[in-house]
Amino acid sequence: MTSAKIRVSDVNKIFEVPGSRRVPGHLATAVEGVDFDVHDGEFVTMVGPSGSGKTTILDLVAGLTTPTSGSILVDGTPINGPGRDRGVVFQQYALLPWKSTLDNIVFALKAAGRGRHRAERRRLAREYLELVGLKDYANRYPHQLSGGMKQRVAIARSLSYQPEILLMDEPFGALDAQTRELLQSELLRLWKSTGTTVLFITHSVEEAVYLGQRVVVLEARPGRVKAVVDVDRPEPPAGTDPRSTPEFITHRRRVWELLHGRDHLAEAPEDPDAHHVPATHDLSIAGPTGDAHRLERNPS
Ligand SMILES: Nc1ncnc2c1ncn2[C@@H]1O[C@H](COP(=O)(O)OP(=O)(O)OP(=O)(O)O)[C@@H](O)[C@H]1O
Repeated sequence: MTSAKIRVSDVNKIFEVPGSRRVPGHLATAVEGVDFDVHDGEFVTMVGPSGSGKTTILDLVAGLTTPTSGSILVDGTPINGPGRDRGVVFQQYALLPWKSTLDNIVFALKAAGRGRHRAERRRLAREYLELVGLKDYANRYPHQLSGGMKQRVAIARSLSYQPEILLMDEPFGALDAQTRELLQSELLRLWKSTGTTVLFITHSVEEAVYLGQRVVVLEARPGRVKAVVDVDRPEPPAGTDPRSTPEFITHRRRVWELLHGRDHLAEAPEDPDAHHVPATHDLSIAGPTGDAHRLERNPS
């Protein structure tokens, strides 16, 4: 039986926006009445237009900020600030530039109280680097690594805390298409082998559907959960592109329609002209990186 590892219930977050001499300050509701669960060991992705509160929600679950009202429970207990049970991976890698790849991980292991002595921490750090395919880069410094490599180090560092939950805020957003696809499948492999519960934020519909077992779709102003889409897709035959299966295309289209406010077209087929989505439309959302789905601020 699955249980809620993370339970977000009726969460509101209102920020105070300070004024200036000319403009009075005001309150800004970032998210309103947000409800969703992430089950133990589940991989949940979250998409939404810019400003819909994705990062706010992730920060709340990480304990970096507190909700104005509502509750966030981890294993049934209200969270009380950040904790080692929750590792966070941001889009920017936040590695220590003066430490080698290996020492960045050693540093994290020490902070987590893992390893009895330096030699053991170095051995563990090498294991984590091997896990993310970087064992030959142990002595490089962050500025000597590509963006994808830096993000692998950041993921290895987060995993070295052995968190039960991994919170990822657009971790692959700055990477090129090929590296992004590679890291997506590596992340799935790591997730399957560690059993970690993952909440992953992205702008990309493609990425959300590829990675998530469920996709939480947000709407903006204020940010609310519009729908939660189950992504039940069979394993494709070996050698087949998992993004080209009919199931994948159906889920991607459903999430795209929800994001673009066309979900009512799919659900209200009375008007045949209104719900017709041309085939070219599907092709336009089929880019491998999902960049085509990136939503602009203030979409009209
Ligand atoms: N510290 C803050 N003070 C005031 N307003 C904030 C603050 N942080 C976020 N907001 C507002 O809350 C709303 C949600 O912001 P958030 O960054 O969570 O959205 P997002 O979906 O992650 O956006 P993006 O996709 O552009 O990163 C926005 O309107 C933003 O301006």
